[in-house]
Amino acid sequence: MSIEGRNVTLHEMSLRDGMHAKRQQISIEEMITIAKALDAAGMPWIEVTHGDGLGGNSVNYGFAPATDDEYLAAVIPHIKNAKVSALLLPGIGILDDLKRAMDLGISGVRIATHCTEADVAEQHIKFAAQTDLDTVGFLMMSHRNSPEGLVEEALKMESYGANCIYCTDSAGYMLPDDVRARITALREALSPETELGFHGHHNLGMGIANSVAAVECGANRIDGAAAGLGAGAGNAPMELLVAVFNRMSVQTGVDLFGIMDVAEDLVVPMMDHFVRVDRNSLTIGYAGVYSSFLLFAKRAEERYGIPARELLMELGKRGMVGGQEDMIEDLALTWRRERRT
Ligand SMILES: C[C@H](O)CC(=O)C(=O)O
Ligand SMILES: [Mn+2]
Repeated sequence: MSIEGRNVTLHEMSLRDGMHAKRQQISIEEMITIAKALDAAGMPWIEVTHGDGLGGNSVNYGFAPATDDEYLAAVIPHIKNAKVSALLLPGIGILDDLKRAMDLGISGVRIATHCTEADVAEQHIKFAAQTDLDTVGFLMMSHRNSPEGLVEEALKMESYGANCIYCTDSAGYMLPDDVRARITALREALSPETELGFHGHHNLGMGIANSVAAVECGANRIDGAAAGLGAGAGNAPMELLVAVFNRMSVQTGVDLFGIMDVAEDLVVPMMDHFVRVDRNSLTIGYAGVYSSFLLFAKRAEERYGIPARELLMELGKRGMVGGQEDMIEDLALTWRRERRT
């Protein structure tokens, strides 16, 4: 299907999902430099927070060198045209975190829940929707729900007031047909005014193809990250998205060479490891595991000698979800004990 002439709003993830790939260690200076360069390249939306959203700074998710308030306060005054969003997972972040982020100048919030648990977002979406914030319902691990099931959850978020619903492929597990089925079902069921978005991870190398499939079926917001800096094998690389959409005559308003340079000159040099499809991130996609489990599994391998790949396969079998990061260490310890005896 031709999507020539469509407008797509791109949303930059390197300063939020990229926090996972950096074990939450992006400095305030790096945030400012990259955000300014993304803004100059014409990026319409930039997300800035801890990888697990507002309030993520914790033993379970890892401490960043600055608080979300400090990141937002440092970055927002430097931004000329882009809008800055924050992610919020109810239970990790609370309404007070959101209120402070609003005072610091965010323009949008994405309220994220597991794909079967939209109910827990009611209070947060209702609150955000009665302000002038762009309010997004972000359904994580969307492959773990059927298209019909996802529609039910999306309808709840829409009824609370979300003006956009995201199908989020947190595990990078989906194939283009999986995306088509879900976005088509959402488009048919939701109000025509409700926008649709897709957030891809590149664990099976499908980040770009899945994003294109989403646009073909009615999504108009797409997430990506410069040089793919994001959890697992990363998000759909933003510079590739812009190049592909340019080739398809889809309007994004982002300067291709500008975003290529952000990726190459600023983001790649900052990487602690090459964010790419390797045996561990590929296993995440194959097993349908939350992408941010990658570095937790690698750390458990280093500490307990249990291959990350085996841990990740087992986490997939057990249907683990975000928030169960501590179970990775638990599983590695159990297996080490069992294997020794
Ligand atoms: C908290 C997660 O990192 C949100 C996200 O980007 C995803 O589920 O994917
Ligand atoms: Mn993600």
